[in-house]
Amino acid sequence: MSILIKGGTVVTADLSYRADVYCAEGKIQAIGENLDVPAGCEVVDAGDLLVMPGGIDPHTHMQLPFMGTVASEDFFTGSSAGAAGGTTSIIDFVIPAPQQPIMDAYHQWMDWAKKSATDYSFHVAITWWDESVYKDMGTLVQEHGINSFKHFMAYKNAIMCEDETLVNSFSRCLELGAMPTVHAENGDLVFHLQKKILERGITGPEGHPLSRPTEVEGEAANRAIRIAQALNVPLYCVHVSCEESLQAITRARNEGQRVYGEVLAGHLEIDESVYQNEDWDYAAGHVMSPPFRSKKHQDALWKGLQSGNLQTTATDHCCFCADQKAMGKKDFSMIPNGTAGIEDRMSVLWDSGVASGKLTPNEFVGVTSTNAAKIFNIYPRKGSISVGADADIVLWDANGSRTISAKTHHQNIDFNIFEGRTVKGIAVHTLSQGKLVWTNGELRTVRGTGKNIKRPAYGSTFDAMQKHTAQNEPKAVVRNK
Ligand SMILES: NC(=O)NCCC(=O)O
Ligand SMILES: [Zn+2]
Ligand SMILES: [Zn+2]
Repeated sequence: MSILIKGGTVVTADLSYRADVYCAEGKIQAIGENLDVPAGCEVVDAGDLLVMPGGIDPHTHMQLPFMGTVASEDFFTGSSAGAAGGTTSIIDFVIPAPQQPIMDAYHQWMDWAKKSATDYSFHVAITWWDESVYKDMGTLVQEHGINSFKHFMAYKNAIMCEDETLVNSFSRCLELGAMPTVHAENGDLVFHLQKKILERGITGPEGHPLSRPTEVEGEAANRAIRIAQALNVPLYCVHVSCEESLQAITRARNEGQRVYGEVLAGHLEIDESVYQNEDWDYAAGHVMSPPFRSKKHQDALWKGLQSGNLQTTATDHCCFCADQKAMGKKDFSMIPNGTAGIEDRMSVLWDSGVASGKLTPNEFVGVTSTNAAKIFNIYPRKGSISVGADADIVLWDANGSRTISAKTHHQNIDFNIFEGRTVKGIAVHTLSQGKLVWTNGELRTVRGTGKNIKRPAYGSTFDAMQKHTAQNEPKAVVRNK
């Protein structure tokens, strides 16, 4: 099975140029003009289209058991919806219940992910601590290709990490050459504010953002960053939603610390007014953590992406339908937290980012695939158009448009936070492992064809940090008496 992508403009994070791309055996085999291809090779006309690396969504939660229910999107439906929007890889999360052996949780998630139609990988959450967790982190890195661990600083009495666990786990990450990541919100503060707001008689979804103001996020982001600094380990902050945490990241980066930030398409594009809507289902449909913020924060996030202080974009795709959201009808703190977006991230970011001139097409590739591939050490296998790379490619029509709606989307959820928005920039064809999985509006994904992507430890960040540490090793003072 081979495919020639003919006549397009290749767009990578560095360059744009006219070339044909020949794919066979799941890989890019040749790039250039007048390529020699075997007879019978399928030809896809890419005239007027951009040929870009398929999107990598580094933050999804397919079929996550969470807050008393299970996310409605599974690995097959979710990866298929991603393909329809030009995303060809996800990094999802293994989230062990407190005291659950980490390896049991890992095998459970791996089994669920077998049905994925496109490639996938996992961050593993550290939700509790003992010697077995220390050991299992080693097994995951050395035997299973896991190179990142997630720490929830929120969700008290469930999966929240205390500072002691952060310190233990970040130190272990350093030993293993793995990237620690954080969901930065002060869970004790959220818990306290939820109680206060409920006591005031505010029980609807408008209580959700009131219980999670930006200080809650800024404090936690700064704390995690300073812990990482003291331990000399890099840090990746997921779903940065406000100026305070962006400032903490920016400050640290200006001081030479290796801190990375991810922003969600939803946080860039949706504002907090959604929680004031009189329709309960509509307001609850937007309940996710951290919540959507004001325009001031949205503007700051766009600038963070433009300046490079935020490097990646994601969705935190975590689907709950109206009947699931209704679990919190009497108490906003019981509304399952999560919103969808895997199908729309690329189009929304093109429309708001590239079509408006905030990002160049090359920067768009950086923030939708290449930077995530580099940070999580799967570059250039993923996130690049280069010979030898996986043939995960999107053929993009910069001028095509579509109107987003839950009635027509492929995501397994009855709600869309971008409902009614017409976006410019659409995926016309998506290739996963060199096969067309989305073509001219037809979804051709096949259950179970996605592969688990093993991610080696010790990305280049660690190399640089180790050299720096070795040169600045503290020494005991030699005294004569
Ligand atoms: N974000 C969210 O509201 N739900 C999924 C879990 C998480 O990432 O915090
Ligand atoms: Zn989170
Ligand atoms: Zn998440």
